[in-house]
Order: sequence, then C-alpha cells, then structure tokens
Amino acid sequence: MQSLSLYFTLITLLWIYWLWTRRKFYSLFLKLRGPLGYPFIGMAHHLIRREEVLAKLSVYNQMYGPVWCSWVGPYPFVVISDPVIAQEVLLSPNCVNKCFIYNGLDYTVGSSLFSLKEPRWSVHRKIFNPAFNHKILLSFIPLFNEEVDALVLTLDKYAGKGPVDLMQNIQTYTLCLATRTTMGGVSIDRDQFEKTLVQSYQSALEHTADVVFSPWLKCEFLQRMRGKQKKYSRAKMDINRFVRKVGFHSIRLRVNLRIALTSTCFKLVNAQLSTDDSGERSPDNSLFIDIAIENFKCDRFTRTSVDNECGAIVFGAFETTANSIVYTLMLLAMFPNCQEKVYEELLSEFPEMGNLNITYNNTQNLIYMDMVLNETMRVLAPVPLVARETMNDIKLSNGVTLPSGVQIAIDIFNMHRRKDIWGPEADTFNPDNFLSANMQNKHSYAFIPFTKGLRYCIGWKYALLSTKITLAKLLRNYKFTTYFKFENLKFVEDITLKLQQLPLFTIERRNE
Ligand code: HEM
Repeated sequence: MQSLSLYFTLITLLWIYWLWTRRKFYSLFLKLRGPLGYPFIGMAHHLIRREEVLAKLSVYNQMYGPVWCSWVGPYPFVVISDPVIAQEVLLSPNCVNKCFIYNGLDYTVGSSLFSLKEPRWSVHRKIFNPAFNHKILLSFIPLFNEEVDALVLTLDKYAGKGPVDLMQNIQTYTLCLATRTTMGGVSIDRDQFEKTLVQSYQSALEHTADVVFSPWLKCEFLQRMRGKQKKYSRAKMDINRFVRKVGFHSIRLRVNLRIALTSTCFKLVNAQLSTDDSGERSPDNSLFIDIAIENFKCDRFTRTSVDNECGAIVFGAFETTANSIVYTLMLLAMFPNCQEKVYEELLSEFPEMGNLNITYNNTQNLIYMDMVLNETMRVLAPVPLVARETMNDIKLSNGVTLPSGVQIAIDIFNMHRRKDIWGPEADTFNPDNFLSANMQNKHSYAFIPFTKGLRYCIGWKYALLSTKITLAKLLRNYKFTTYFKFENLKFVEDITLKLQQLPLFTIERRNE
C-alpha cells in the first residue's frame, strides 16, 4: 500500500515537473481550443491507428474550427485546415524546419532535402533546384514517352482478361522513370526492378511510416519481435547497393562522354546526345546525380549526403507519382462519364491510333484531363498532412502567436474537402470544381497537393508532366473499369495517402 502511494506521488511530481517545463506554451492553449488528451502522451495514441487519423482530424476540425491545438507526447501541436493561416505558415522563414516526426525519415533513408533543417536545407535546396528546371523537364519528354510505351506493352497482357492490381506495374514504371531521370541509369533491367527493387522500396516506405508514426519502432529489438527487422535491413542494403551501382555507372558514362566531347567529333557526339534515347544529355544539362557529385568534388557534400540525396529523390518521386496515376485511373473507372469526356478530348488531340509521341504542347491542350488530375489530388490529397516546427515566435493574422518549438500540422486532406470552400458535394469527385469560373473566388492555398510557400515540392512540375503523359497514353489506349464504389473507399494516413483496399481494374483495349 505504502509503495503504491509512493508510486503515485512520484508520477504526480513527474507530471508537475513536465507541466512546468511546458509553461511557455500555455498562452497558446488559452487562445486556441482543442483536445488535450492524456497526461504525458496527449493525443499520441491516435497515431497508432492510422486508418482513423484523417477521420478523427475531421471530427476535431468540426468541433474546434480550422485552427486548433493539442499535445502529442511533450510536443504542442497546432492543426491547421484554414488556407489563410496555412499560407502564413508556409511562407514564414520561421517555419521552414520540419516537425520532429520527420526524424523517422533520417533513420530509414538518411538525412536529405525532405528532412534537412536550416541552414543546411537552404544550401541543398538552392543546389538542387536547377535539376528540375523547365529546360531539363523538356529534355525528359522522349524518355517519358519511351517508358509509357513499355508500360502499355506490359498492360496489353492484362487487356480483356480478369481484374488486375495495377499498382505493382505502375510502381515499377515510375521507379524506372525516377531512376533514369534523376540518376541517368541508362538501360534498366526491368526484371530486376520488378522482383527486388520495387519490393525493397515498398519495404523502406513501410519502415519509414512505422517509425514516423510509432517512433519506438526504431528499437531494433521491437522490429525483430515483429519479424520485420531482416526485411527492413535487406531493403535498405538493396537500395544503397542499387544507388551506388547506378551512380557509379552514371559517373563512368559521363567521364567517357567528356572525353568524347573534347575530341574532334564534338559535333557528332553532341548530335547523338540530343537524340539519344538512353536519357543522357549534354554535360551542362545536369541530372540530379551530376549536381550531387559535382558538389561532392568541391567538398560541399559528403559521400553520405550524395547517397542519401540520390536515394531519397527516387524514394520521393516514384510512390507519389504512382499513387496519383493509379488513383486518377481508379476515379475515372468509378465515374465512367468523366472517363468518356477525357477520351473524347484525347481523340481530338490524337486522332491517330498507335504509338503516340506526346509533346509538351499536347499536354497543355488537355484541359479536361488537367481538371481530372487536379480533382483527383483534391479529393485524394496525395500527401494528406505536412508538418513544420516554429524556429522563432510567429504572429498569425488570427491574433495567435506561436512560440518557438510548436509543431504545426497542415491538414491538407480535410482542407481539400471543406464544404464551406468546395461546396456541399466536397467529399465526392467532380472535375468541374476546377472550371475557371468555379476557381475564381477560391483562396490560392485552398488547393495545395504539392504545398506552396518556401518548402514546396521540388518535383511538382516533373510530377505533373510525367503523370499527364502517362495518363494520356493509357487512357487513349485503354478503357478502365472497376466494381469498387467510391463511397466504399477507406483512407489510411501514411506518409502518402493509402487506401485500406485498393480496387482491382478490368482493362479493355480501345479499338478506334
Ligand atoms: C504527384 C506527385 C507528388 C506529390 C503529390 C508531391 C507532394 C509533395 C509535398 C506535399 C511535399 C512537401 C512535403 C512537406 O512539406 O513535408 C513534397 C516535397 C518534396 N518532393 Fe514531392 N510530390 C510529388 C512528386 C515528386 C517528385 C516527382 C519528386 C522528384 C522528382 C519530388 C521530390 C520532392 C522533394 C525532394 C521534396 C522535399 C522538398 C524540400 O523540402 O525542399 N516529389 N512533395
């Protein structure tokens, strides 16, 4: 009995001490409402059931409004689904650092653009911005076309047959694409990709989500108990080996090219480079990996930085793009009238059947498809939540001051579905939401699938261009159907949006 009361006294004292250490945040809790959760853990228990996180946030948004606060363990968290406040946060130089949960990324894929803090982040970001400029994106178009043609050949095997799970094929495709465009991995062995690398990347993503949402799973002993330790370490090794192999191959190829360029046949080689279908380009038109290696040579990057950045860029590019492609096809299969409208637009842009060579201008003419893609990313926000940490106090226009050290979550998923912004049908799919007349009075931060502000997605233009070319070719060649209903979709909060059950598709060849 005596030991029990000692135990409770100790816990109470600990809690009082804990409350005292958090005192600078109390003013925040006087200004903003929100659920406080349990002592010590706050609302951290909600993160364990990831299939409920987005729905729970929606309930709290309705109860406490579009800006509310809570605790996750010792960290005060402000949750925002208001475009005006989201804009203030995303544009503030005091909110450039990512929230503590991104440390999970450092643990699995290593520290990179995704998780770096200031002042390192600005340096890396400035260095890598040119890797995705307009000129470089245009030079990727032949490669995008070539890779989608290979995908179409693969999908032909399933046309007219039973239902198929598209995700594996599309992920293999986007992984090839991401690798070739960032690392120049000349001819990639698709068999190797399918059998090992896609699985390794999937395991790495699963591992990252595990440690981001349940940080105690960084403990190897716990992972071993769950039977996942071996799988995760093998995946990490496979990815590192692959990055080094492709990187080494790229460097060797580039050295050979430089030798060739200094020789008398400069013009000839240059002409070959501009038409080369291997994805290689002239040396002044650098790929992501070239930039990383150049910075390694002049001691701005360590070898680990090069490995981490190259591994992470592929990691960040392939899954987001694959999800956007598959989710768009899924919604078009669920809403066949919209699919027919996309098809009619494609027929008028590409009247001839056969291997299409899609140009940048073509993608600019596909207005309805653009609306469909935007609507997919609105109703199924590819990255449902992003989070930051305040580096200094920041004063918001609603009169609230966020002290330094506050964690901020921007609830993109629920902001994209706010009925007061998107109308009473905000929860369903309707590409007409993106008619210019319907977008006129919307705040520019009401739709932020790639976020905006200082730390927006470095690959957003790349993602839109590659996704549009892929969708145009697939939808011009095939009709997609599914029995799954939109109302039955269940969402899982992960680093990217996941579905509890991914619908199967039936694919039919278009004959015209
Ligand atoms: C549909 C596809 C994509 C979506 C929806 C998407 C979305 C996002 C979002 C929301 C962020 C901000 C994350 C945060 O603030 O925590 C982000 C960051 C980032 N994305 Fe993307 N992304 C996509 C494709 C790509 C591609 C293709 C690449 C690379 C080629 C890429 C590379 C990155 C990088 C490096 C960052 C970190 C930027 C920084 O912090 O400076 N993403 N992305």
